[in-house]
Amino acid sequence: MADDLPEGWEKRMSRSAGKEYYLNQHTKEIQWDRPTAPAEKAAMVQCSHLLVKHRDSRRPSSWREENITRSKEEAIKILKGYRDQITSGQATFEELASQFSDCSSAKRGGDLGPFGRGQMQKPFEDATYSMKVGELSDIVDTDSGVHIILRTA
Ligand SMILES: O=C(N[C@H](Cc1nc2ccccc2[nH]1)C(=O)O)c1cc2ccccc2s1
Repeated sequence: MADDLPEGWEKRMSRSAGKEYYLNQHTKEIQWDRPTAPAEKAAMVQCSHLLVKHRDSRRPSSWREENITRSKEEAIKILKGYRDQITSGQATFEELASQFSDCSSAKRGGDLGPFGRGQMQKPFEDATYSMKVGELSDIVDTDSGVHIILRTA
């Protein structure tokens, strides 16, 4: 049918503007102009992270600690301390992630390698895609625990 959109696009209606717009289903980006080509796929990103788990984490156990009982509030306080050490230059992200991250990626200085959309938990993915390369995130909350993220590519 002539109304067909190229692959990967979805037509939406903007109530505030009262007109149609188009959503790229891969990158979640939107545009007013009707697309004439298939939607570009999400770019890959790369980051390192430092995860501090707590007793309400999906899996309250890690290579560091078999049974993690700290509260989420305590985990946030600990993570803020690490973030302050990094921003003040007292320690590097890699040093602290290697020693203290409750993720098995600690062995790689927190590096998770390249990933695309749909691979990591949504709050983590959205935070990483919203950052510039070299940027250090604030505290990001997922079912695994609380994280700080360093975008590396
Ligand atoms: O999910 C992982 N590890 C979990 C903790 C965790 N939960 C996460 C949620 C989002 C991003 C990274 C995360 N790491 C665990 O060890 O309990 C991953 C470990 C590694 C190691 C190397 C590369 C990717 C990954 S993803």
